[in-house]
Amino acid sequence: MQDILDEIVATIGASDSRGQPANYIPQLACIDPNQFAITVAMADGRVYSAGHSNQLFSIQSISKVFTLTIALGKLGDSVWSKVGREPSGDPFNSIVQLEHEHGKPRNPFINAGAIAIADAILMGHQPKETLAEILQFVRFIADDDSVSIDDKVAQSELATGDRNASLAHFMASFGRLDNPVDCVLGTYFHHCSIAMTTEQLAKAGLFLVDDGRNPVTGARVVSPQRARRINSLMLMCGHYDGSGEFAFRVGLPGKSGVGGGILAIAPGKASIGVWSPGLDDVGNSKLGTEALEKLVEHTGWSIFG
Ligand SMILES: NC(=O)CC[C@H](N)C(=O)O
Repeated sequence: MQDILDEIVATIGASDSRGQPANYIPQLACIDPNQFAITVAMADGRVYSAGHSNQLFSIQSISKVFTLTIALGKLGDSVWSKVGREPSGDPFNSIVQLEHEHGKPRNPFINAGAIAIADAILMGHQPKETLAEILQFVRFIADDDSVSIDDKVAQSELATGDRNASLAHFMASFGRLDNPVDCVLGTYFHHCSIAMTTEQLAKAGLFLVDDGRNPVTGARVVSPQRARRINSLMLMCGHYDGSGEFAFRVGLPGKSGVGGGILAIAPGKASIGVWSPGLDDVGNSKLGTEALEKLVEHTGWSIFG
């Protein structure tokens, strides 16, 4: 495995066609695009990394896997009265479907859906309390107490978050939010601003590798049925309007973020964190996707055989 990762770093990680870092969040726009990291956390506890795997990056929408997991824990199946579970086929920050579908987002991973999930887990609490709970959960699943929120990124999103504010107000106009829009957005922007390394991220995904239980720590996080369902949502919706392309090329449940990270799950085998800040046209890590494609080619880990 180490040889495979070293080769991926030497070839894909050195590519000069890297895509562009997200430019609508100023704090992300200034990240050096020449960085690349990959970590494979195996179900048996072995961890392999290559590249800048100790560099913290903004996990952005990857955090939506964690907030969905928390929401399912708190609300159970009534989460599905708040968000759907169909691919949107639209960009992550699109507003068009919301009007036709009466303010109910297609799935929990597009921005509107994740804002609805942030509202669901707030349950009348202050954003600070809910964020502490989210952070505690991520630290628990990653088995790492150092995971934190990058406040500069959160402030940068807040300052330029007109589109997300529009989505939230639009949903509120349909009576779909239970908490004040400002509290919901504050929670959303901050959980998107959690900073992690690929190693922390890969470890955090381990519970989705082994039927909802972290195979290394032995901690049960969710039931096997719930883990399967989260993986299915990642496969169908984790890369927005690039989800079909990702399934076609990589064949694993995956969740991307505009910080350039991707968490991918090879059920029964490994959790993979990859990061390269340059994005493709739909906002998914360009080299991250290429690296996963290569990894799956070498390992045969595609869920489609
Ligand atoms: N795709 C993403 O990672 C988007 C998340 C980002 N925080 C936003 O709201 O735009």
